[in-house]
Amino acid sequence: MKNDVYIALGSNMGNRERYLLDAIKKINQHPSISVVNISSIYETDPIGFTDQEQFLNMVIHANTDLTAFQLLLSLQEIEKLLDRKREVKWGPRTLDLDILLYNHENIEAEQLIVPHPRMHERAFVLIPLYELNKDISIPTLDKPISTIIDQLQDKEGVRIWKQKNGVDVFALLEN
Ligand SMILES: Nc1ncnc2c1ncn2[C@@H]1O[C@H](COP(=O)(O)OP(=O)(O)OP(=O)(O)O)[C@@H](O)[C@H]1O
Ligand SMILES: Nc1nc2c(c(=O)[nH]1)N=C(CO)CN2
Repeated sequence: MKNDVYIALGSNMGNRERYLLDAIKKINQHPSISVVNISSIYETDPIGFTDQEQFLNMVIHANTDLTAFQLLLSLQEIEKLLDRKREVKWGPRTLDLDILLYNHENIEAEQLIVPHPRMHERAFVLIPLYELNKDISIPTLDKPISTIIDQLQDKEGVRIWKQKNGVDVFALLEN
């Protein structure tokens, strides 16, 4: 599968870990998407709309034969299957799936912007992304990811919650 993508996952309603793991399973079951690696799971203070429960956040690395737009539609289907309703902007959700990076492409369409336009200001995205790839370059940014993370105010709000065991990427997905 020829395209290299990073996807951010977040949940702050119901069984948060179950939603994240079910989402990864469903992503990997798609015939045109293959999950390559997953980060640890982090518990994070809510950003934006702050009067809501803590989030669990993580990032996955995948390969796909889908275009970025097809990938967005597939991820939205999975959000729907996992109880996602669109209500309050930046409010509570069972599952949020965002495309962070699609190869090194810059995409600016009405329904899809890649790199994700708010990723560079979100420690809950950059810290798990850095865990997966310390040398990753973000097309719209001229600084190394480590420098951007160092400068973020909200990084204390991101705490490791379940460390990835490092051996088997899919061990977390077995139950
Ligand atoms: N890179 C991207 N990944 C996912 N959705 C995107 C992206 N760029 C634009 N969108 C659009 O954003 C719309 C709103 O998404 P959503 O409701 O998940 O926003 P949000 O999660 O509340 O906010 P945020 O985008 O700040 O995380 C989607 O319908 C989608 O068309
Ligand atoms: N900590 C945290 N805060 C958020 C998150 C999220 O995933 N984690 N998602 C939001 C809407 O996309 C708004 N605020």
